[in-house]
Amino acid sequence: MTINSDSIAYYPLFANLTGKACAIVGGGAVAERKAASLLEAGALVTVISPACSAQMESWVQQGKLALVREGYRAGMSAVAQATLVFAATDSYEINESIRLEAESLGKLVTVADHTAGSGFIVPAVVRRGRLLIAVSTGGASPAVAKKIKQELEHTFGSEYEDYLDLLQELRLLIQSLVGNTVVRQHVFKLMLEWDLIGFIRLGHLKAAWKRELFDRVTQTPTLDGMVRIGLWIQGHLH
Ligand SMILES: C[C@@]1(CC(=O)O)C2=NC(=C\c3[nH]c(c(CCC(=O)O)c3CC(=O)O)Cc3[nH]c(c(CC(=O)O)c3CCC(=O)O)/C=C3\N/C(=C\2)[C@@H](CCC(=O)O)[C@]3(C)CC(=O)O)/[C@H]1CCC(=O)O
Ligand SMILES: NC(=O)c1ccc[n+]([C@@H]2O[C@H](COP(=O)([O-])OP(=O)(O)OC[C@H]3O[C@@H](n4cnc5c(N)ncnc54)[C@H](O)[C@@H]3O)[C@@H](O)[C@H]2O)c1
Repeated sequence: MTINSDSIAYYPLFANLTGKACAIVGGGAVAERKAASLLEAGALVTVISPACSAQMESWVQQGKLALVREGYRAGMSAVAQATLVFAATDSYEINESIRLEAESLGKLVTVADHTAGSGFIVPAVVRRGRLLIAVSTGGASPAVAKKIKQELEHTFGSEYEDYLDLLQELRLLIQSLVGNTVVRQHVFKLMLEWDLIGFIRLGHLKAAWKRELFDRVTQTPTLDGMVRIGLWIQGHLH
């Protein structure tokens, strides 16, 4: 059956691949890009390919990547054990055989040269600590996905890493202080009005200041308190 890629309503999700086996068939530029992002996500990556890029060879030397230096054939254990399978050879026919085998084993498989037949596709991403922004064009133009990613990299700079760490701590503190869910949601909303980003950008986020912020929140975890803390932060910016 020919799948029309226009009709695919992709479901976005963030997969936890820590310690999970993933198999990439092929050792070229596409395989290398997929291996890099999988390693960053903590996956256990096995590449199946008679030859692979210099970068992948060096990951193999460093023990970061397992390599099966063979051409793909049905029944390979790396495929059978994989959570995700990447068919990234330069042969449409071989990629299709990989897809069919992986699907018959119930795996999610992506095919480098067959977007509509893929069980998932990989987005362009911006990582800033806990902030993860993923961009997809549904395969219409990966170059545009990359361009949008680069624009987002400017908007969401490295300060978002500290910002989200701080917000997570504040959120946990407020969850422990404010029992009423409705009030808590309002408090979170008001917290977002604080110009913590500006504060972090100026390099003001020091341990002593952070302690004072947490003390102030602990003393007045109320709607009025949040507004006052916002003004106090503003005062530090000028
Ligand atoms: C985002 C990124 C993630 C990653 O790979 O890690 C990614 N491709 C990237 C770059 C890129 N890929 C290509 C170019 C050359 C310019 C161009 O063709 O536009 C560039 C740009 C460059 O290299 O500068 C060529 C290309 N890509 C696909 C095909 C096959 C086809 O179209 O059939 C062809 C050959 C077309 C041909 O030869 O005709 C297919 C896919 N590529 C996807 C992802 C998925 C959809 C993403 C989306 O939803 O938009 C999808 C469907 C499947 C998948 O691979 O998951 C990564 C950017 C990483 C970064 O952020 O830097
Ligand atoms: N999805 C994407 O982002 C994207 C981007 C560019 C190109 N592509 C498509 O993906 C394909 C791969 O692109 P590339 O630039 O990595 O190609 P490449 O030529 O650099 O690499 C192909 C790799 O496949 C390996 N290979 C060939 N036959 C094999 C077999 N039987 N078993 C295992 N490995 C085998 C080769 O050893 C080589 O390492 C291209 O044909 C292109 O159509 C996809």
